Amino acid sequence: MSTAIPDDIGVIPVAPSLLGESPVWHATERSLYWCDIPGHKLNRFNPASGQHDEWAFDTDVACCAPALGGELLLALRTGLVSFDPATGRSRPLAKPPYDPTIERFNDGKADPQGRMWAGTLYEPRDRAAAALYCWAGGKLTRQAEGVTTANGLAWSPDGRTAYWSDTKAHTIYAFDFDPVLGTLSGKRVWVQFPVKQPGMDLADYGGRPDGASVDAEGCYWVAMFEGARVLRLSPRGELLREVKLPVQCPTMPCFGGPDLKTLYITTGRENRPAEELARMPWAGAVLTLRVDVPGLPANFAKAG
Ligand SMILES: O=C1O[C@H](CS(=O)(=O)O)[C@@H](O)[C@H](O)[C@H]1O
Repeated sequence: MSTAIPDDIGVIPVAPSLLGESPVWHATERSLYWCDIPGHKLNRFNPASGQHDEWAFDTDVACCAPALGGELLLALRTGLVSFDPATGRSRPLAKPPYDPTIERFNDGKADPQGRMWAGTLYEPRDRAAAALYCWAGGKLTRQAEGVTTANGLAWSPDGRTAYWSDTKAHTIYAFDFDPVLGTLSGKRVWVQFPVKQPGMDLADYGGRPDGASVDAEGCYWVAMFEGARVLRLSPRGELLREVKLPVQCPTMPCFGGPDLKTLYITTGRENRPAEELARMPWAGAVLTLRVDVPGLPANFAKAG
C-alpha cells in the first residue's frame, strides 16, 4: 500500500528525477531550477504558468546557481560552466580540480558576495578525500577538506557563519566566514546525528544531513537523506521542527515563490528498493510545503 501524501505537502507535476538536487528559486524568472545529477539534466519550472523546461547534458549535473546577466553557473562532473538557458549553450569556466573518474562536484551555491562554491563527492567513500572549492575572480581554489560527501552549504543571514556538512559522517560543520576575503576559519562540529548502524531498519534511523537552506530567522532547514524528513534547526543547532515526508530520500530544501514562503524539496529514487518505490511513488519528485518564516533569497553568482 502506498504512503498517503500529507495534506500540507504538494508535488510539482514534472516527471521524477533519479537524484534531484540543488533546487534554487530564480527571483527574476520566478521559476525553480533543479538538477538531476545522474539523469544529466537541468530542470526549470514556473509555478504560475506551469511551464517546464529541461536541458540534457553528457555528464552529471551536480548543482546550479543563477548568475548576474541571465546565465547560470553549473558545476558538472567535468568542470564549472556558465550556461545560457536562452540558447542552451555552455561556456567552460574551470576544469575539474579532481580526478573525474572517482570524484565529482556535489552540493554548491553562490555566497552573498557572488562567489560560487561547490563541494565534491569522493566516490570510493573509503576516506574523507572530498573538498570544497570556490570560484572567484576567474580562479577556482580549494577552501576546505576532510569530508567524503560535501553537502549542506549555506550562510547565516549576517553572512558571517557558513554551514557545510559531510553526509557520510552525519555531521554538520559551522565556520566563521569573512565576507570580504571569502575565507573560512574556526571549523567546528555544529550538529552531529547518530550514524546508521549496519543492518539498521530505516524505521529506526533518522537519516543523514544532505542539502540545506537558511530562513530569515537564521534557522537551518536540512533534508535528511534516507530519513524521510526535513528538520528546522535553530542557529544554536536545536531541533525546532520536524516535517515528515512521503519519500525516504529528500535531498535538499530551498525557499521560493514570490514571498519565499514555499519550501521546495528535491528528492531521489536512484538505487532505492522496489518495495520502497511502490510504497513511496513520489520518490524523485519535487515536493512543496508552505512555511511561516520566509527564506533568504538565493544569491546570484558572478561568472568572472
Ligand atoms: O550522490 C549523492 O548521494 C548522497 C547520498 S549518500 O549519503 O551518499 O547515500 C547525497 O547526499 C548526495 O547529495 C548525492 O549527490
